[in-house]
Amino acid sequence: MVDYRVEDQFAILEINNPPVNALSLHVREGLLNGVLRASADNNVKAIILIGKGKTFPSGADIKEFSRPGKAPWLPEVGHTIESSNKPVFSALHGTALGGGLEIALFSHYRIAEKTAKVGFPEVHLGLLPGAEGTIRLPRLTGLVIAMEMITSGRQVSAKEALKFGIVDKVVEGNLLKETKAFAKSVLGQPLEPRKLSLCGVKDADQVDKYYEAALKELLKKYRGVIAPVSCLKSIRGSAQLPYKEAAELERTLFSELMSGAQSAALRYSFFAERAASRWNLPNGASSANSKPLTIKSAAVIGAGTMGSGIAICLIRSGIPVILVEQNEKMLENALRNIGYILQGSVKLGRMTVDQRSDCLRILQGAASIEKLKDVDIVIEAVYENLKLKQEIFEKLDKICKPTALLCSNTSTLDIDLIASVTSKPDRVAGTHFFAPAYIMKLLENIYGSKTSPITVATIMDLGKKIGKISVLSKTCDGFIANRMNKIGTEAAFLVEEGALPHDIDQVLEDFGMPMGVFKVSDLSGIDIGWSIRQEMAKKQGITLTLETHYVSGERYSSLADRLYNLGRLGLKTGKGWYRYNNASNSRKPIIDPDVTDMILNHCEKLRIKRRQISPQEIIERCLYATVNEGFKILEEGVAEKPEDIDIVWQYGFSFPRYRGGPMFYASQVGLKKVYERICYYHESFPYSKHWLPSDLLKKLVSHPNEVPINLWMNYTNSKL
Ligand SMILES: CCCCCCCC/C=C\C=C\CC(=O)SCCNC(=O)CCNC(=O)[C@H](O)C(C)(C)COP(=O)(O)OP(=O)(O)OC[C@H]1O[C@@H](n2cnc3c(N)ncnc32)[C@H](O)[C@@H]1OP(=O)(O)O
Repeated sequence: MVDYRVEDQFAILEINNPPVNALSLHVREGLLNGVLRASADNNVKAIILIGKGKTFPSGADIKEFSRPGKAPWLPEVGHTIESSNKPVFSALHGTALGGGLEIALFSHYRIAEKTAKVGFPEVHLGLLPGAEGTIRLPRLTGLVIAMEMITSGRQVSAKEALKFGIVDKVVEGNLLKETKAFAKSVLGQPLEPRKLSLCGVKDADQVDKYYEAALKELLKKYRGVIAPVSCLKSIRGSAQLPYKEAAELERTLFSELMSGAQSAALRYSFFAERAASRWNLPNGASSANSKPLTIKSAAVIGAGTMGSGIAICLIRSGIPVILVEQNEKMLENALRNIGYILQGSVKLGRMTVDQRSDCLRILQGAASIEKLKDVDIVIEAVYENLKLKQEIFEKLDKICKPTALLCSNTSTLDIDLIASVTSKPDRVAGTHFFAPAYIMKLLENIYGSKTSPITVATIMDLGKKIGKISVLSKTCDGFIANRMNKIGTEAAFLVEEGALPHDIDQVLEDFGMPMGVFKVSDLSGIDIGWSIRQEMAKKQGITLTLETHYVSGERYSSLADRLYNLGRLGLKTGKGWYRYNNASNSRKPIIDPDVTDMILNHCEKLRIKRRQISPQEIIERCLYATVNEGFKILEEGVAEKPEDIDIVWQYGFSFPRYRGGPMFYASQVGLKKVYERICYYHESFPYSKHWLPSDLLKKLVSHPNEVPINLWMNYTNSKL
């Protein structure tokens, strides 16, 4: 794992632990033994630490964090490096991150290849740099930069690292050769000034001021998240305490974080995100054995908000797009609007003026689908109506080349029904983007019973190419995301039973959701849900009234319909579940006593006896109903693994990453407890079929060994 050789009186310790040269036990042993061996070798003048393959170590081995670790620990390896009698040079390329950067900071000199990046991403894993990174970085950069880098986890370029004093030289060309050349230029110089444990923090006298300012920012930006504050405390320690005591404080804070629930969830999320990109179909095809097609051109049908957003995602990645809209005026507006959105990106520094021009150059509008005969993929994004979509796909089937993929941005409709009107159902799939499509990271890809592995491989690959996190779902009503989301339904019932919208929003926000469900509803528009409910009623041949309490034997809440009838459509009308001060253009929701009156009236009319509802019940009702549906989704093979579900929730519904996702959250609460509460709610609310307990969950609780491993967490020891 660490190859040792001597060349030109340099001991070269080449770290070889693909793919990212993580500092696993054998690497730590190899480094420790290598440095001791080189230090004792009279033929060696200096030691060079370098990574084989694409990178210097990108951190500690995160997989080791879930099992009892073994010495030598990284700080021990580090101190052996620093106390060597020979100068140690770290030669950085790729991504020198976390423990990797710490190893470099124990070295006496650091040389970086021009494209290298360095950083401390531990905060994203709910940790802090635990091998004295929080004590050493401020000694090089000063407190402000160290606080910013460590609490944000930001990776900085070699050039920036040089400016900050993190590296001593940036080189081009052969890194080892350049490192040797640099080493020769400093050989013989005293090592003591190069040992960071012997240096002070330059701006230590300012620490209280910097700490308070940074803390204020962090508490605003990362509400409820523990690690950034611990990072800050440890950096403060680096300035206030003697080195050894600061290192002890860091160790204590690191251990607290490591044993906590947030880090467990964040480490799980790291692997879950990568696992979601791997897929297996029931027919044996998988991401490992299926090759994607190359997409060189695309068309998007429908130039509304979704269609325009999807077009932006594609052109930003250099894929030429024909945007189709029957209505010329709408098309014109959409093209202009896309220009404005990209202008906004330029203003925010996310793209250059030239990049914006390049994007617009590869975007063209068309008023008919006749022009799509040569494109590699078509993404239809018209409104949610099966008949309309089928008409479009029937036409596309005749016009497009036989190899073209035909995809729908439907958020609920059965892909098999859409594919059934084409002669090539193997080429049909769902590509469900989330609004706003050019911002939201999730792409929910859907396969039907006839979708081919090549089609699946291509849409999954396309998602990656356009910067999305792709998750695969089998077709069903609502797929993973919308089928599983029971929060809105239960929240409305809770309001009928005694809670108020702002109570529920507060509890959900305290849990970590960025916005409560009623605020989200106001933002997206009360009319959206209303049309969906009307459409559903039409399909079932029923009429919804303001007194409707059951639909086909299922409990129904007409509270939102009352808002619709009152013209309270949400933010856009200045009133919805909340009131908004439109005069001042404020988006701040204000609690409205009229809504409370409306709710009380509604309950009186329906003779619902209101009661006190606890925050605990709100969380359980909103989340456990969702989790129960998640298990049904797994049972039916709609989602292949719980990680896929959790990633959908993190990126589609902004579920707090530090809670892992609803399935991981359930595992942390304990599946037995969750199951018992689901059974209790099923007894209490027999007219809500989402409380009917999942068989898979029941089996996991009673006979966990009989459940295939992919149906439960690969990356965590879940509590049963
Ligand atoms: C007595 C007790 C004393 C205890 C003392 C303890 C002292 C502790 C000391 C030190 C602690 C240090 C903390 C750390 O260093 S935490 C790790 C910090 N580093 C990171 O977070 C980096 C994570 N990785 C990445 O950001 C990316 O992987 C990157 C390196 C940028 C490469 O990206 P890319 O090229 O896109 O590749 P992938 O992300 O797909 O990764 C490829 C596979 O490698 C796996 N991987 C990546 N990093 C790690 C890692 N650090 N550990 C283990 N595995 C890693 C990744 O999962 C991919 O594999 P797979 O697809 O199978 O999941």
